[in-house]
Amino acid sequence: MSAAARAGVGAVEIDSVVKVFKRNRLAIQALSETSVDFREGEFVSLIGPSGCGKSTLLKLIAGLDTPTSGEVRVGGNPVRSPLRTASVAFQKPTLLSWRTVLDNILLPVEIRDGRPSRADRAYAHELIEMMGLQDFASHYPKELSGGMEQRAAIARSLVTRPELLLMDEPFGALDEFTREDLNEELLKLWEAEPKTVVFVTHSISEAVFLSDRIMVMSARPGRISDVIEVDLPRPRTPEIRTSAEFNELVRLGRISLEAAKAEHETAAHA
Ligand SMILES: Nc1ncnc2c1ncn2[C@@H]1O[C@H](COP(=O)(O)OP(=O)(O)OP(=O)(O)O)[C@@H](O)[C@H]1O
Repeated sequence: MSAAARAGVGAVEIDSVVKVFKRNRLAIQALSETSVDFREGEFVSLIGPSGCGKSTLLKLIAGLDTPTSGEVRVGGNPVRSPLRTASVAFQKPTLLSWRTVLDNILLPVEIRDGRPSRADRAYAHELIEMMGLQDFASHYPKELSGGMEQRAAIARSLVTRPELLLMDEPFGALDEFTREDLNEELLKLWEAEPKTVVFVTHSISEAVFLSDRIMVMSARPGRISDVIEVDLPRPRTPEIRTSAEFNELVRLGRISLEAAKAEHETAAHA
């Protein structure tokens, strides 16, 4: 059996990874030695204080940067260049202003294959429908609200059916109601076609609502300081946010995040 088949194509292994950025003579250690595995098809959130290395970890997984030491493996294979099987969604939707919603969504397919097939176009329309953008497929980005732009960007990140979806605070710039709506839509899409998702957020309640596990990172140099298992039943509906179990997990997340920050403050004063 190949390494990929053993690990599952979307499984992520972070093996003793350290990341140090060097600028002029200054060295900034973003990640201290970090080892963690994400299972295939799992929804994992990363939370932690600002600057603790969440985006850095995401970029290392995507192959957009390389570790200073250690190794990242996806599907059992070492990541040495940008992963073709992964898709990355950022906080800014970065749609191309001169392309319609449909053509923006199809762009990754064009980059991959040159020309979208009939099946690709059908899938893009399906995603547009699932994202509630059916009346806007031929509109341009400037005609959309912020939430609609982000919906289009999520559809774009899914159109190639990636094994691994890496999301860096995709809903961070949206108001709370739009964010909650998009959380629900993202879960529906993930439940319809499960894939490994690594989701960076500053919102503990968003992490609880979405995730199977929440990785809490300590302040820079970051490492995984705590793992919270979210054993809430799926499919999750908006009502779950008012349950005692949900709110207990949010409370635990807060305590863990405070502990992660305090750990750094203690170290800084030692
Ligand atoms: N290309 C780079 N060159 C130099 N330093 C960098 C680079 N990228 C990140 N860093 C530094 O590494 C540390 C971790 O940054 P990173 O963006 O991963 O943190 P983060 O946890 O995602 O932060 P935030 O929550 O504020 O978005 C920071 O101190 C940052 O300044």
